[in-house]
Amino acid sequence: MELFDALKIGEALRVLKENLVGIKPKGEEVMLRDAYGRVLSEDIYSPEDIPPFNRSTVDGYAVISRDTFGACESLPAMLKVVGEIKMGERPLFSLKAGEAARISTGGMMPENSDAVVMLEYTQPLEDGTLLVERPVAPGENVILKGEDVRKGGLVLKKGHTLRPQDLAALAGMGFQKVKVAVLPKVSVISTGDEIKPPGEEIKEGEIRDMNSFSIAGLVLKWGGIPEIFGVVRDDFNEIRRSVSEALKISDLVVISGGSSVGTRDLTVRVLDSLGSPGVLVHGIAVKPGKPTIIAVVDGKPVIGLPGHPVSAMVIFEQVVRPILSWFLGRPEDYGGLKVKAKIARNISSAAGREDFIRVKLEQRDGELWAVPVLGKSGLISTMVESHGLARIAPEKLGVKEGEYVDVELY
Ligand SMILES: Nc1nc2c(c(=O)[nH]1)N[C@H]1C(S)=C(S)[C@@H](COP(=O)(O)OP(=O)(O)OC[C@H]3O[C@@H](n4cnc5c(N)ncnc54)[C@H](O)[C@@H]3O)O[C@H]1N2
Ligand code: MOO
Repeated sequence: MELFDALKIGEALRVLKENLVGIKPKGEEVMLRDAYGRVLSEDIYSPEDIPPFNRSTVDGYAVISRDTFGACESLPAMLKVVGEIKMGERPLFSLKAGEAARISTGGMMPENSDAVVMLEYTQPLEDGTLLVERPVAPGENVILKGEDVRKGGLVLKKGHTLRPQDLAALAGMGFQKVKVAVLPKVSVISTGDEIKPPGEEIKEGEIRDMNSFSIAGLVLKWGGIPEIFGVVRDDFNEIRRSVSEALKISDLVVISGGSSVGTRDLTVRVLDSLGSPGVLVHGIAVKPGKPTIIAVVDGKPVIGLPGHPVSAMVIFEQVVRPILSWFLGRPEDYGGLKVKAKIARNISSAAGREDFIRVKLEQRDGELWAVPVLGKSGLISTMVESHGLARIAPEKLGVKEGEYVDVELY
């Protein structure tokens, strides 16, 4: 397999999919309080109307709107107060023409009433008469039964990632539990003789393991459970042992470093030795991140990320995140918020290659600009300083200053 026959990202993912016997999201029930960020594995239809009754949105008097038409401060409408509505209870009376009832915000509207006059525009007299100094239109200051959510209506779709407002809607509909996709387990392995875990002394020529932490963070961010294996030396047998161990306990293995064509780059040989089909793709047409490995071992995906810390993160988002989406049953292109911004300088790119440029967003004269944060893919500081990645499509030879680019925010 030649590193130079690089496939596009989409093609590489298709090859992987063809070699996996259908990743099917598995479902489990979780309590609503634990469901934030989880992906629904069922459509949610509302079993009831929300609210289940017409309710007031203000403190005031429930009225029949027609009775207030033409009312003003100098000529108020005169109504008769016939009662007070208790919170959390159905009113035991209905309104007749010329009548009003005291109501609080959230109270249930009495039958026949269709609007609420705010307290500020009323004057109750000692004898039970209410002076109304402003008219109200039908429906004013009222939320109608089912206005928020209709009984039987589709509220949330299978594959949707639950946000706080979705949890609130589920609670409002009376759900205590919800069916979501089981979180895939992802083993994270770093390789390299020169790599040491943080906390250990380093001598000349050594650097600290960064990728285990960026990758584990990305796994959590995009809906998996990371299992950090730590650093493995550049030794065929040691890498092989770690990958075999990782395959036993996880759905997906992500290994960084040793993906290129150097003599020390053992990952490809290890993956091919573990069983068929082994390595399917070695090299994709993307910068940074060309020396990516995509393999299937024991029916599970194993992804070899390039060692450079920026490349590892970029390839995670482009290759591993869609795989997590397959496991979770959410759209394959699920990702960060995308905005359009003008690129702040010319950037060249090779035809046939997809480029991702780290950018900082800046507001200039009311327009959004993407300022490239330049630097080699070994510099983690460029990721720390930037807000997102601007994409240059494979068919382009670059972008000119002032041209619009799509930026996906971290
Ligand atoms: N002759 C060629 N050399 C290289 C090519 C090439 O096409 N031909 N590609 C370059 C590109 S692009 C990249 S990216 C790297 C990818 O190399 P590997 O995946 O084999 O990774 P390593 O050589 O193991 O490491 C690269 C670099 O990253 C550092 N590293 C590795 N792991 C970690 C970690 N866990 N935390 C922090 N830093 C890490 C490592 O020390 C190296 O500096 O290959 C180029 N070479
Ligand atoms: O493509 Mo390498 O991944 O540039 O740094």
